[in-house]
Amino acid sequence: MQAAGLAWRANRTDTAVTIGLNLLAGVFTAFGLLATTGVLTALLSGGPTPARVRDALPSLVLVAGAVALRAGLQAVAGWAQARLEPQVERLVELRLFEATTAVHLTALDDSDFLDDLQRAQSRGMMAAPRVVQHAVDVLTGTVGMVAAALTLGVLHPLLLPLLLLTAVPEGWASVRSARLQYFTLLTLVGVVRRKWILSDLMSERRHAAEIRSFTMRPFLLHEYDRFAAYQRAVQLDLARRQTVARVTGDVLKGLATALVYIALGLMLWRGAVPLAVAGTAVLAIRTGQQSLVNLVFAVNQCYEEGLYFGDYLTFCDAAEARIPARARLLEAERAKRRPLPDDFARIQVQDVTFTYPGSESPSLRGISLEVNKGEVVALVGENGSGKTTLARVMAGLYDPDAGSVLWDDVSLTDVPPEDAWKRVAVIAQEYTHWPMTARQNITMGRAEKHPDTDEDPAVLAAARAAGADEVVAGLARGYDTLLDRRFEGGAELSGGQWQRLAVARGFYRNAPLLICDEPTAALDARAEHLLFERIRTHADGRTVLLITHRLASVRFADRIYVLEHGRVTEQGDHDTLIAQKGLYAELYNLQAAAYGATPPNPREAA
Ligand SMILES: Nc1ncnc2c1ncn2[C@@H]1O[C@H](COP(=O)(O)OP(=O)(O)OP(=O)(O)O)[C@@H](O)[C@H]1O
Repeated sequence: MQAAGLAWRANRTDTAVTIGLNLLAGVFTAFGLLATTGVLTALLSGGPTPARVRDALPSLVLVAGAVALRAGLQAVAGWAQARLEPQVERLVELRLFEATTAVHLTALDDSDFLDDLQRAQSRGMMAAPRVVQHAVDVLTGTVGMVAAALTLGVLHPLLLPLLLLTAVPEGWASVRSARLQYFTLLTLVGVVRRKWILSDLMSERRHAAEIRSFTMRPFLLHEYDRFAAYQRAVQLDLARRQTVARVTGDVLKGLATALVYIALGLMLWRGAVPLAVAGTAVLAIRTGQQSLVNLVFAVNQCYEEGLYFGDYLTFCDAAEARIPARARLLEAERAKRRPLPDDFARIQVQDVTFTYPGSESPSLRGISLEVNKGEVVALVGENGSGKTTLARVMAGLYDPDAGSVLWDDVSLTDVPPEDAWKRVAVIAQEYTHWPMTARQNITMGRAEKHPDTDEDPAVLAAARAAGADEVVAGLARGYDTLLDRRFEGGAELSGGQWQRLAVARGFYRNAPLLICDEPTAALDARAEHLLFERIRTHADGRTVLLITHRLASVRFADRIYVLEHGRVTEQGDHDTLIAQKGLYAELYNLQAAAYGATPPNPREAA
């Protein structure tokens, strides 16, 4: 049913043609078989051979016509079916990626979700066009079977159950084999995912240097082989059990077929059926059995692919349920809610708590802070203290478990997430090296709003502000250079050059809140100085949330929040915090000491 619905949504005409013509072809199969009785009756009657052949001719013409028509109908149906498959494929791929790109970010931190995603993507998605194809094959097989069965029923009522008897063993064997295969794959999902990750590590260019310099080859190969050996053992066991099922099915089918022919022989011997009818019955049985073989195969395939397709459907349902409901608000519902202000006077984080899925302890514990329009606010703290997590909550990427983030008086969890994302630019600590042109790496899918030319002033301004203009000047095709060596003509950038592009990306997005999460880790001293100067001057009037370990650069911030184990432990401007002689003062003085100025460590002094 799901397959039919999918095919219908993919293309109604092709679906209707496929189903309609297959049914019609079945009618002609039955018609052809019945006409065969006429041919045989004429040929087996008394009289001279030429006369018998002449008598058989009208029925023969009917048989030939039925066969030709059936072949024509099936050819057109096959064409419609072949057209359906790519259309179905497109639908299922779109549905999956629409869900994976919209699910809550926390879903992608959930290992069960990732396992299900892998099953749906690697096997389930592929199964969809196959399910449609096999569903049509089931229909074709059923129609052929019904045609043969009806013919047999018309010829003699006893012949019909005999035909069906031959179906049982093969059907059983096929279904058992498919179930064994499916459940084995199910147990192997985790192993296969680990193998994928390892194969990616061993074959991707970006890991190649590290594998060599850390001499990781034997370790990775050993790990890979460990998983591969387990997978092989499980699959060999599967092959053995499938063979047993298949052989048992074949033996039983052979016995059933022999039984059918013995029964037919007996009926002929006892005169229960005339010779011509027995001849047609043999033909109908063979046609029926052929249809049956096709049908059983198709049902089996349909069942097997259906199990994988079921995984795909279950995953899509689960993924869609993890898209925040507010992301799907209708226009009318949206209009009833208070919108997020385009700009804000104040962002307030109120008592926010957040725990990553599967984590034992919260990463944020009752955090409160505020950011006023036009301020530069800094988050500092040691590794793992929760700075990035807090920035993500403030950017609307994660929803707090408790507490809220308010833009003026509107909570981020009351508006569609895209409304928040559009108003925030993030220069992230970890960013993607997009395999696109330099311009696209700066504009990120927004290019259509700007003329896609070198003269786009916004691109040039953002690049200049980030020092990315110097990077682009060194590229063979300027902004049109593809930044991926895997493609012909692609260029490779250094870590710092990539970071300059990432910074330009943040500046290009004209958002009122700019979040800079360790924006200078890979930058050289001059580029770093330039960037902090820009941030200090509020990056063209934006409000800036700055996360950095370079404490010399946060001195100018309007307010500094110090995080420890997911809590704000100190807050104030630089001078206040230095005077407090807490963690900030300790970290600041440590860095200052490293640069030659050596004020005493306030904690030690204390
Ligand atoms: N995706 C995740 N899933 C589970 N736990 C996570 C995830 N990301 C971060 N954490 C945990 O949350 C805590 C805070 O991490 P976060 O990245 O916010 O720290 P940070 O202050 O930005 O650190 P750094 O200075 O190293 O960038 C850490 O204990 C970390 O292990």
